[in-house]
Amino acid sequence: MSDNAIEITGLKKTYAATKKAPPKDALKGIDLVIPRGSIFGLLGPNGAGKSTLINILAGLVTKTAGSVKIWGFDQDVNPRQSRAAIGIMPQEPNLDPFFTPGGSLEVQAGLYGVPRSQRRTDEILELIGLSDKRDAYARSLSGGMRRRLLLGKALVHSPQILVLDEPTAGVDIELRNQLWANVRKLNEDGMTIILTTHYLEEAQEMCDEIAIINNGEKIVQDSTANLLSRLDSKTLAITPTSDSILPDLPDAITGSVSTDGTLRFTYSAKAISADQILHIVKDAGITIADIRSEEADLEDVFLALTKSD
Ligand SMILES: Nc1ncnc2c1ncn2[C@@H]1O[C@H](COP(=O)(O)OP(=O)(O)OP(=O)(O)O)[C@@H](O)[C@H]1O
Repeated sequence: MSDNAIEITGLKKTYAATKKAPPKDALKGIDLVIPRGSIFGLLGPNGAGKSTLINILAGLVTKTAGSVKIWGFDQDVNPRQSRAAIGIMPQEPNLDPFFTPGGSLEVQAGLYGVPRSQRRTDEILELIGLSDKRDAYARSLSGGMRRRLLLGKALVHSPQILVLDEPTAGVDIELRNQLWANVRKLNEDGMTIILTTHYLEEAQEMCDEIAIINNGEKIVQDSTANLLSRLDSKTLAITPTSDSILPDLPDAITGSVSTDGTLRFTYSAKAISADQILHIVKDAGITIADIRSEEADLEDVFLALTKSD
């Protein structure tokens, strides 16, 4: 038995040409392994192919080539088992306005063939904080409640893997925090989580491991910690006691002065030490009121890896 939640090999998707557009290679042969139990981030700029990949996992888009195994089940060989192992929270609320939250969850469970005795409607309503809205019409729910109901619908068949496609786009901070608390709890209970997000700070905070795709190709996959340590550029921010200009700097250091007078020195930790920078600053007669070090974040890594040549 493999230890992976998802194993994707040589995955390709070409959308057929239309009258207006030529054929589009949205995925150009992706290999991707997602370990069980992880919170995994799938990142990439707009149009990179993330939705195509997720829709293939969900069985909504037919792949052109390659193999997809979900919880060890090949999509083409065991379609029923592979579908049962995964729950998808889509980007767009696709709720029937005439169903109540309780009704939506029951119908969804029915679609997945969950026997009545094994349905967890009340437990799921409790988890998503909609117990008191069990019998309210979906059209009367707030945007935030609808999002939570989408999460609930993805959970009715107790999947081992939960996919969240841009779950926090346009969502307020309170709902975002609630959603992440739910997701962490599900992960602690053993569920593998895959998410796409445009908020890199969020990915940095939530994900153990990250893959970045660009133009239909995987450009990197690594633990979040390793990705962050790839960029060894650091910044030393110095607040001088009085207005100061930048001293002359060697090529290995880039300097800037911000409007509040802070001097910033960006450098490669391999090439130069913070101590050397402090010497340069002191030798220029600058006295230091405050000093702090700024590390590269996921945004820097993302930009460095996806910038077009
Ligand atoms: N049904 C379709 N027919 C033709 N081309 C498509 C179709 N769906 C997506 N594409 C194209 O395939 C490429 C990948 O799109 P996809 O939606 O998978 O990207 P994405 O990474 O999810 O982007 P976003 O973050 O904007 O949602 C894009 O160039 C897109 O225009």
